Amino acid sequence: MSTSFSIIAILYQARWYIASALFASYLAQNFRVYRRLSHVKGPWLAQFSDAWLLGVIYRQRAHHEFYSVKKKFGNLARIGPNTLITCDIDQVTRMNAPRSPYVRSDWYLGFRLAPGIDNVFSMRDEKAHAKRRAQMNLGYTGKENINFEPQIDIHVLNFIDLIQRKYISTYPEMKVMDLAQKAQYFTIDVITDLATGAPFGDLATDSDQHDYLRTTMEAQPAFVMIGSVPSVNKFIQIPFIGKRLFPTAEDEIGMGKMIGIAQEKVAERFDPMRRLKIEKPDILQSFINHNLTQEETVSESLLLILGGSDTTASVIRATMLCILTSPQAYCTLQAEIDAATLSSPVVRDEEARKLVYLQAVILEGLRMHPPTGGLLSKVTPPEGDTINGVFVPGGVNIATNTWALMRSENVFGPDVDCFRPERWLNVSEAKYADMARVVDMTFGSGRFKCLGRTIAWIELNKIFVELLRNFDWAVVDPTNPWKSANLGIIVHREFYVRVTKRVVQE
Ligand code: HEM
Repeated sequence: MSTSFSIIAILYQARWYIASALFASYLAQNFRVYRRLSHVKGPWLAQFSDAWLLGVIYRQRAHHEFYSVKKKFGNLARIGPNTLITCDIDQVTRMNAPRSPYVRSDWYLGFRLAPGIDNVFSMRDEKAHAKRRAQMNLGYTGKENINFEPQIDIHVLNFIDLIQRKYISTYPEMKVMDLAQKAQYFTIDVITDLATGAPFGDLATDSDQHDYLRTTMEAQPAFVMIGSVPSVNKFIQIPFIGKRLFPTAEDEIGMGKMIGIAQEKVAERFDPMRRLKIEKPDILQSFINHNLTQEETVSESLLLILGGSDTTASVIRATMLCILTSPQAYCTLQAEIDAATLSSPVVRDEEARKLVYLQAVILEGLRMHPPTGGLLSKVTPPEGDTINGVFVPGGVNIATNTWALMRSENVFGPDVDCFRPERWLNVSEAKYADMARVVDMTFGSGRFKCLGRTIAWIELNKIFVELLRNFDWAVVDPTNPWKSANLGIIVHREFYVRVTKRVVQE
């Protein structure tokens, strides 16, 4: 018998010992991981395995389940062998603060839009991230003489026009409109316009151009699951493998089509002949002027589209649902809009900022329904940290429980689960500022704060005014108003409404 055969025979005879040894080492390893954080309580299965977290993500209701975890286990709880979740305002502020020793976790890797290529949201190296943010901050905030308003106004008007053309119900004729879909048509048109200067035109055509929304929605659940398992995530980032899984510019529809458009629009800017013709400052040009390479500019313009459409659409839908199901808020807001002297056909951002009740409605909408439902986890520094009086060793993922954070009773009062814009009225300046600071954390905070916040606020300031000054609204089935799913961002579909033309009483 040859040597190799005899080794195989020995291994075969010892197979049960080997299997037992491997299993014992697996248990010992898990026990070690379990022990490290055994002093932090959480759901039983989460102490030993990521299966609990994967189950939560799979059910697409993570924000509700994390809120239940907070109610049961307190502000700091364990949701995975190496993952804790917090809704402590000071802890979240501290993790995200400039010069904090916390870094972004592997979770952010899932936001690479092409294998191996980072964007500002997926970057985990803090030096590189800070540099990229600095290169893009002026473009995003409009501080380089970029005026977002006229571009956004065009799409607000397209939205109004679409409703007037196709969706005004007059009894007995009912023309049901899916507000979930139209809100996203609006935000995608705004953001593709800002990102590439070539709006998709979803509102004008009343259709999902390039099947972008359908295909990204279909792909998102798988990406969210993969993003939550760092080892799988790292595997698909290997270019050879990722190339077969990620969309590419050659695709005719969906994200791939978007990549193609972004590449083309960015290439035009890098073409020395065409470069001279860019007269109007815009975000893309600002990125380029701050030395982003062609590949980086494509990557960032895609992130702009991905980060800027679902989020704002989610807030528009949720706030509209809150308004339509709260008669007092609906009437008070419409009365405030009617009584104010506002520009026409689209309210100006600075005018909307002065509408006290509108601001209360938007802040309350963001509070009730923060759109980001993902972990946003940061990693404790190597020396560990003490959180809420509990020592947490280094290298542990600390996720943010945004839904619970927005329901902090010590900040907002005992009725946190209720949409009540009045909580923002007749309070001291200090109280208002305190509540507003926490709601602003829906946009993240510190060195990771959302770069698109200015743009989102302009959209929000305009859209509710124009939807309520031009139309009256009713939810078609208030007992089952929409279907919602947490896909990292909380998305909705089938939000059917009945829209009628407004008859304003003088
Ligand atoms: C209401 C709407 C929005 C909300 C609630 C929101 C929320 C957030 C949150 C929570 C983060 C991550 C913070 C973290 O990593 O800890 C973020 C990052 C980001 N958002 Fe938004 N966002 C919104 C709209 C937008 C829009 C409209 C754009 C683009 C125009 C945008 C672009 C970005 C970018 C580029 C980042 C990455 C910033 C960085 O990593 O430094 N967002 N956003």
